[in-house]
Order: sequence, then structure tokens, then C-alpha cells
Amino acid sequence: MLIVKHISKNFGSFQALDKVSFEMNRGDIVGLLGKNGAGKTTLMRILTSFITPSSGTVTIDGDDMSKHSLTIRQKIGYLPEKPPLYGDMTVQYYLKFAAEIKGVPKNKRLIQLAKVLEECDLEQVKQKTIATLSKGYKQRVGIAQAIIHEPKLLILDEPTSGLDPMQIQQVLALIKNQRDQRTVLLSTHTLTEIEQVAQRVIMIKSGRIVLDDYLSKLLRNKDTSQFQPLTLEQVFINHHQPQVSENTSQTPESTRLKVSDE
Ligand SMILES: Nc1ncnc2c1ncn2[C@@H]1O[C@H](COP(=O)(O)OP(=O)(O)OP(=O)(O)O)[C@@H](O)[C@H]1O
Repeated sequence: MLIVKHISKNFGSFQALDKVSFEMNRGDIVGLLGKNGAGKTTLMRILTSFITPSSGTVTIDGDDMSKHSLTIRQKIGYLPEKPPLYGDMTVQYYLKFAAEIKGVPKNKRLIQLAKVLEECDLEQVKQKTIATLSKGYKQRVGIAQAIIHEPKLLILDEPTSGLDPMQIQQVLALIKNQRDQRTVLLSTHTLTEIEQVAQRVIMIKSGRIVLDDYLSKLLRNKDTSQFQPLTLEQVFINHHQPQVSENTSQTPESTRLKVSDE
């Protein structure tokens, strides 16, 4: 469904992404992890064709992004870190407007509006102006605008950031429900959230993929003396700890450790 091949992105002399490659199949929910500045947003902005890569290709359903950018945009729904909401519009006015600019045919806009109002549980606030909503509702409006045109690929950049625990659970449930309808790529710093909704994790470090695997495999504890299963947090820390290796030139009285900068 989505094929990302050798994507690199340079900002001047700084390389934000370095030959990133992965594939996603229909119905996959994949968690994108990485420390601040690892390159997650840059990758998501390339996948949504907001910025172009310096090299490499993105193909969605067989269409090359560089050649069919307009067709591809219609197949993608995007919730950026800061959703593009207009505070003075009512929820339903804004969503009708979103449907129009995303190319939903006129005769289908009301049907799509009703669908996302129900799916995102926004019916009771549809007449309210967006500025008066709680952060949780605003985020659900952000997701509603991202799916109103029935995209095949949904990209969510830190969708639960700043929400309270109840609101987080509501947004996670909404994301989980997308599974039957579309492929989802989401980034978050809260690893337990990835454990709840995703089946697979892609970890980026300094612009490179350092891990791409299924959670069921990652969280299996290979050390059979440990009864506790691994957590994603442990996996994350293992990949971000400075590498410690025994120095071969150790003296008898002391064992020196060599810590690499990476
Ligand atoms: N337009 C730009 N010009 C120059 N450098 C940029 C630009 N956009 C991003 N960068 C740099 O690229 C690197 C990756 O940034 P990016 O926003 O993709 O990271 P991130 O993983 O999303 O981080 P966070 O978790 O903090 O959102 C950072 O060092 C950032 O400063």
C-alpha cells in the first residue's frame, strides 16, 4: 500500500533523514518512535507531500508521489502536531469546509459529515464554535477533518499530546477503530499508547531507521529467567543507550569501559 524507498532529506548541510525505507500494508497500524529531533515529523511531512525529499521515492497504491502528488494527497489524511483548526467556525461548518477543500463531491459531503460526527463522537458539539471546545474535542475535530475524505492512509503526528487520561483513551479508541478502513502511521512519545494500538513499531534515530518490527516479537523476553515481559520503554532505552563495550586493552587492576558517542 505504502512503499518508502531510500528517502533522504537535507536542510542545507544538515541531514534530517538518511535513506529511510519501509513498507506498510493495508490495515497496518504502525507506531513511529524516536527522540525529539529524530526526524519523525520530517518523514510525516514528506509522506503527506507537504515537503519533498532530497532523494528517494514514495509510492502509494502504485502511484509515485513525485508524479501524482494531487491524486496521492486525496488518499492521505493528516493530523499535524498542531491541527489546522479555525477557532471561530462551528464544528460542522469547519468539517463541511474541510470536505469541500479535500475534494469530497457536493452530493456526498453531508453523508461524510454525518459519518465523521458519529465516528469521532462529535454530534453533541457540532453547533459549538471550535475555540470553545476542550482540547480532547479539538483533537477529535482534527481527526475528523483528516478522515472526512475517506483516505487510505492516515498519518497522525502526536495525536494525544496534551490530553488528559480520559481524552487519551477516547482518541486511542478512535485510532484503533480506523484499522478496518485504513492504514495508520502515528507518532507519539508515550510508548504505552503504541503498545495499545499498534502492531508494529518503526524507530528512528538521527534520521535513520534503527528498528522495524512487530510488537509481538519485540516484547517477547528472550531471557527465560525473567518472568516479566519486556516493555516498549525498555526496548526504546536499549536502542538509545550509549553503547558500552569492554575495552580490550584492559589492565589487570581495572576494567576500562569504552563508551561510544553514538
Ligand atoms: N525546515 C527545517 N530547516 C532546518 N532544519 C529542520 C527543518 N525541519 C526540521 N529540521 C531539523 O531536522 C531534525 C528533525 O526534525 P523533526 O521535526 O523531523 O524531528 P521529530 O522527530 O519530529 O522531533 P519532535 O519529536 O521534537 O517533534 C531536527 O534536528 C530539526 O531541527
